[in-house]
Amino acid sequence: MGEIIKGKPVADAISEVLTAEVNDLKGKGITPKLAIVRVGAKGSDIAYEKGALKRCSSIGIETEVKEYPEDIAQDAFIEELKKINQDKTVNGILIFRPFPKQLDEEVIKYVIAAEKDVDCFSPINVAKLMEGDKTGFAPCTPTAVIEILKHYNVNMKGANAAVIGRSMVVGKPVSMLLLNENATVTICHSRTKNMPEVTSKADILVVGVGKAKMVTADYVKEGAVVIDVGINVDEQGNLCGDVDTEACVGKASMITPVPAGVGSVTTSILAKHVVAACKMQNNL
Ligand SMILES: NC(=O)C1=CN([C@@H]2O[C@H](COP(=O)(O)OP(=O)(O)OC[C@H]3O[C@@H](n4cnc5c(N)ncnc54)[C@H](OP(=O)(O)O)[C@@H]3O)[C@@H](O)[C@H]2O)C=CC1
Ligand SMILES: Nc1nc(=O)c2c([nH]1)NC[C@@H]1CN(c3ccc(C(=O)N[C@@H](CCC(=O)O)C(=O)O)cc3)C=[N+]21
Repeated sequence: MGEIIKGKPVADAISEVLTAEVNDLKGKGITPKLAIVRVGAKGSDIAYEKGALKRCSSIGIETEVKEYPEDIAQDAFIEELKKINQDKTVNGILIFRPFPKQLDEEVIKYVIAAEKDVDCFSPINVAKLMEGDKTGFAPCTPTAVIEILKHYNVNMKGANAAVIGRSMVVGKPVSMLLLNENATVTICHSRTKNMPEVTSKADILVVGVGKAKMVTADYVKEGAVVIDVGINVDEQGNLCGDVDTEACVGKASMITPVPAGVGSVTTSILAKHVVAACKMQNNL
């Protein structure tokens, strides 16, 4: 029987270090601050926002939510974003995506200041991720996956890793981070043939597809480590992942649950990035 590996111990360990760091900064008269930029009021944005606000406040990071109407014009939105870029009290900016259709992500991603871009929206940070340049910010959720693997002492070097999903939020960046850790990475997506055959060769399986309980035991190698990034709502209205946890826990050696898995670590990585941005901006 595999072990259910929870996110909370990982999140708590990160938070403890950050709380001490923020106290130090406050002693120097510096308080890190995160600005959250939300257009409209989508349920999944609000869920992330609530978790982020709670996490930041417990660590001592200041927050400000910038909420804009669902129908804000692109020019007006860009003006607002430029103001936040210039606001010296703000160290980190998180912008919820995807946007409503009148806002063009391909234009706006060039506006956010790279040094405040704590969730890898700017092409500068995307490039740094590709290059393995650690001065940039990788996106929070993929970074949370790596932190969980490290926390539970999972060997990535030389391991066969399979990732299901290739979005810029989860699949592609987590694949790059696994590669940076010297794993041999296979990326699966909607056109992949015989997916269970591919994924059942992996020592580490990371799943971010957005399809409730899609991954069943036949996708999983005996003894593999399974990281479930999905956040879905099932027929009963409960949160569930992209992996059928009950069906896979017998075959995996370790498996993350949903809720209380990757999602709970994401917010502490966000906080970590805000503190790092604050230190860099203060030349510390
Ligand atoms: N824990 C957290 O903090 C976070 C969790 N999430 C969750 O992660 C999941 C993925 O999110 P995101 O990446 O944004 O989703 P997207 O919808 O942007 O991407 C889904 C990816 O999965 C692939 N895919 C879809 N269906 C299949 C299928 N049947 N077989 C194989 N591949 C498939 C798609 O392939 P193709 O490219 O070919 O279309 C695509 O690459 C969601 O459940 C989301 O809620 C997201 C962000 C944060
Ligand atoms: N730029 C950007 N980056 C994102 O990562 C991003 C985004 N935009 N837009 C919205 C989606 C959705 N998303 C969620 C994250 C956590 C919970 C969540 O429920 N978190 C709980 C824990 C859930 C659990 O325990 O697994 C919490 O933080 O307390 C929900 C949704 C991130 N997203």
